Amino acid sequence: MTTPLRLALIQMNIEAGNPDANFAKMEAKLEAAATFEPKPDLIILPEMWNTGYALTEIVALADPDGSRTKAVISEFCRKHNVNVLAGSIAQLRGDAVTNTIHVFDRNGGIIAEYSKIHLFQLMNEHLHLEAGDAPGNFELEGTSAAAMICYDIRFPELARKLALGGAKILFVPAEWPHPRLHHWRTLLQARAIENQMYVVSCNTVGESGGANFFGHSMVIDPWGEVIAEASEEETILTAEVDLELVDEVRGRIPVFADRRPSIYE
Ligand SMILES: O=C(O)CCC(=O)C(=O)O
Repeated sequence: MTTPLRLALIQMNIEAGNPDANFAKMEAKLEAAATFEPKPDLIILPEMWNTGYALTEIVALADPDGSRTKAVISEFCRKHNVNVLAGSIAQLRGDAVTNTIHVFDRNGGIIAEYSKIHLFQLMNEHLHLEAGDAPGNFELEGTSAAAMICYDIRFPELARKLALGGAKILFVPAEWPHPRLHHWRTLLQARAIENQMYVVSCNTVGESGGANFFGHSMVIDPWGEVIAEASEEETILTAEVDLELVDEVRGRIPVFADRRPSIYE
């Protein structure tokens, strides 16, 4: 991967239950991000951007095997020579729906797939979605990266597993609503600080399906400093990250060398 890595996070409103409208908006935003100078290396989308939280109709609305998403985003990646972490989509597999991220490389190939492991009972996800069962480590142009989705950030043991699996940058597509901005910020910063890695979170914004989402997508460095943060409007947030900082921070406070897993694992 090139250093620095240029990121573009698409913080968009999602129309719950209207995949056609969401595809049209997502495609327009991707095209807009591709015109930025300097051009992004990786574009990131929020959680469940195709359907929003229309969970009672989710089987009818979900993308069968992700085929529509794969066709549209593969072509976009090839056309613009850019990587895309396609947030997550509601994906139909057989009779079940998963909340799944696909990562596309510059040739439009799918290099990783991750399905949300922890389903959020407060929004009834457990009644309508099937949980994933594999951690989301992947390699992107030579850099070890990982993904989790929204509620997953409340589980530090998953973030630590991803870091132990080599991740230097963690991507977090989300639909995280008001009023828990304090939790969002604190948990994201904590995952960055304790694992000494970049955390890149892309939230949705505005009213959707009866809930209000505050945006505040952010890029946090391995010291826990917020280096870019969006407002509460639709926007495309850009940031450049220097992945060498991860090794520098890990060298300065050797948390990984100082672990005592025989005591607490
Ligand atoms: O954990 C939270 O407070 C929000 C989680 C959430 O909205 C989700 O996972 O979709």
